[in-house]
Amino acid sequence: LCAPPAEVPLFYRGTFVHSTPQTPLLILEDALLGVNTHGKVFLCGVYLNSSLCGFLPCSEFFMPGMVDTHIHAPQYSYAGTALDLPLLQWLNKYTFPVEARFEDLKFAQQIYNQVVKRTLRNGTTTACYFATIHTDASLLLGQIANDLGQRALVGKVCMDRNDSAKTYKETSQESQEETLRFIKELLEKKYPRVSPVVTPRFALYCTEPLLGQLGAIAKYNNIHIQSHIGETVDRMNVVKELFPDSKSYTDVYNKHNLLTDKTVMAHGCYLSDEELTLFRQTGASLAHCPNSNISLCSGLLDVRNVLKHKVKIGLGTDVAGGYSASMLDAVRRALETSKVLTIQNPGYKTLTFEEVFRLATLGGSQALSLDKQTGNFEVGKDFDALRVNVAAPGGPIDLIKDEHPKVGIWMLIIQIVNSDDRNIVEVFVAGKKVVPFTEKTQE
Ligand SMILES: O=c1[nH]c(=O)c2nc[nH]c2[nH]1
Ligand SMILES: [Zn+2]
Repeated sequence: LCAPPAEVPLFYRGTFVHSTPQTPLLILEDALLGVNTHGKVFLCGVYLNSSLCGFLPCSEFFMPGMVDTHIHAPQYSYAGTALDLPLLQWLNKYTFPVEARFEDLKFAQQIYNQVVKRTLRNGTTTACYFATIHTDASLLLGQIANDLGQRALVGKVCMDRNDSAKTYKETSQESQEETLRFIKELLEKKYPRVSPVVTPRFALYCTEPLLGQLGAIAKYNNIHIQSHIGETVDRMNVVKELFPDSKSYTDVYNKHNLLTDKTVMAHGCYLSDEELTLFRQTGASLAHCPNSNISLCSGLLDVRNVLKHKVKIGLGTDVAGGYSASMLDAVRRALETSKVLTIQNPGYKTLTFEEVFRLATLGGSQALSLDKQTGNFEVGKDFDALRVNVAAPGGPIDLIKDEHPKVGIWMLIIQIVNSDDRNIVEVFVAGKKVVPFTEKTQE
């Protein structure tokens, strides 16, 4: 349904901003970027001589598409509800009753179409989705992401232990068999950029035998794993009670082969240094979801400490724990969380805008082990990109002209923190323009 790949290589000229492992924000002014017929970057950063070629600095630039490392697609239907309850009560009151409705494929179709479109419009070129326990609806989410052109990891949720919801749980056998069916059927579709992810909801909602089976399935099929960890103090304590033989929450997952270099765990606010070391050793990563952590009053993740431990980390919206499906919101909340930590401890080294920009792009791709494909404009990667117009008509920003060219470009890029979907004028995934939607995808 998306536009076909270009039949000839395409060249884009303008300002490009992206991150590398060495530099959180590289600005390439008046550069040229070439995209081959397979949608891959084959040239980037060849400077033109501006004075000869008449390059006119303008209000636009290209940045890499953003990577949402943790989002619950069905929960988009009740975003905003997580503001007045703590996590467990919120799950019981809203999450389980609504997720149960996704057995109905018509309802699933409507919500999944909306969430994929909304996130694409907001610049999420890659999303790591939790779906629900329903296999067919989860397959539908994969199909919709593929049809609309989003790169996605999709997980059928597994939970064989949930006493608080009689109608929203599965037996261990169902969970295991349906996970296998989900993986098989999704892989058979051969979608180029949509893959399955093994998804135990989190340790408290899964029995140990199921955790073990899911670890084995992920290992055998060499696929991704996602779950939640260390989200609230309460849950840290319950996990200790339920798994007395495990040294830590992280150890519970590790024991069941659920910590690999293809694992992404949401939150991690309350992990010890020892647990972070285990993350580094296994190659597992964290999804920092600041909107959710603040909305549910769960905690404040010390990202600086995570980075110090060399654990891979990206940003997540965690809709609907987080009320916004926009990764630009996640950027703002990550900055704010870091500033709150500095207010509490003036010696704390606040995250810079540049570092958070990297978390939203390259960091996310590393956290999902997709950094060979996406995350920046390195030659050989797919062209996953946003064309940003800071002064988009009708948008939220009035651009102040500055005579000093260096300050000028800096002022432009930093406006990312003030931007919204009106400023994201085009979105590309693997070289294909996926936003604005075409007549077909508009339906
Ligand atoms: O933020 C969260 N959202 C969820 O849906 C969930 N399920 C388990 N733990 C969770 N945390
Ligand atoms: Zn979550």
